[in-house]
Amino acid sequence: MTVLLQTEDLTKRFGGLTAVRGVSFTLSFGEVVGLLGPNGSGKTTLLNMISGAHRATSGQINFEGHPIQNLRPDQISKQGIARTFQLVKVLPTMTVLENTICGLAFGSSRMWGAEAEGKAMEKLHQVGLADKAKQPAATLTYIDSKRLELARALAADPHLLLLDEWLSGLTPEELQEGIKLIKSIRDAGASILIVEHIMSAIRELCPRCIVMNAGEKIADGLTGDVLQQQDVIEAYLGAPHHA
Ligand SMILES: Nc1ncnc2c1ncn2[C@@H]1O[C@H](COP(=O)(O)OP(=O)(O)OP(=O)(O)O)[C@@H](O)[C@H]1O
Repeated sequence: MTVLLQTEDLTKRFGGLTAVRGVSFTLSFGEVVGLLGPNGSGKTTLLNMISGAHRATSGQINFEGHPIQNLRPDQISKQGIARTFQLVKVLPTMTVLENTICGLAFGSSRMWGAEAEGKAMEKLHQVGLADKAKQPAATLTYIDSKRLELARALAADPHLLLLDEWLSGLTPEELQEGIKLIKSIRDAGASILIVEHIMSAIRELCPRCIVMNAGEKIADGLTGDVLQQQDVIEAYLGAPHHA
């Protein structure tokens, strides 16, 4: 399999706190990988370094064979990495369509006017929001604002999609819809790194997963195997107490 993303000994320190310590992993073209770990284990910080929001303290990030660890977020978008955020970020006074067109502006292909509108509408259809294209983003329900973030990320035609807890906060029915939507994106051949706490979703979507604990990678392998590893179970539940 051809490697799409490779991190090598990636570390991020915030003052005295090491949020990510020496993390190395690869993600191949067409792979969907889950990134798990308890709260504060460094998952979002890792995503922030890959997307350029944070500069790595040390280590390397190669994307399609080129180092990207010193690039700005807009440069990384243009290279073909798009993301969604843990706390949804849409532009509330702009319409759903305008928000999606914004994704095109930061993507790898430049597009304007009717062409951009057509492309944005295509992505809104894909996520099930086409009938709300003319509404201000502020009027959307929570799940629809999540769909919009996804449409905006997809509009950039990313080679790699980073999803930061995209499924969190949904009702059980919405969760099933959300999983179905991500499955359809996956089955169309996308490469995706999914940060998620919902184990059922990880099991359904990700054949492979990586687990972090206290900033370090503690497991990387087939999801079914990794979730049975003793150190992974302990990281989530706490080490067993002995009387
Ligand atoms: N900008 C920042 N400045 C200082 N410390 C930070 C910053 N961002 C994250 N941290 C710290 O780094 C550690 C890792 O945080 P991070 O958000 O990456 O964890 P996470 O695994 O994504 O957690 P969660 O599952 O709760 O989202 C935490 O201790 C957090 O407080």
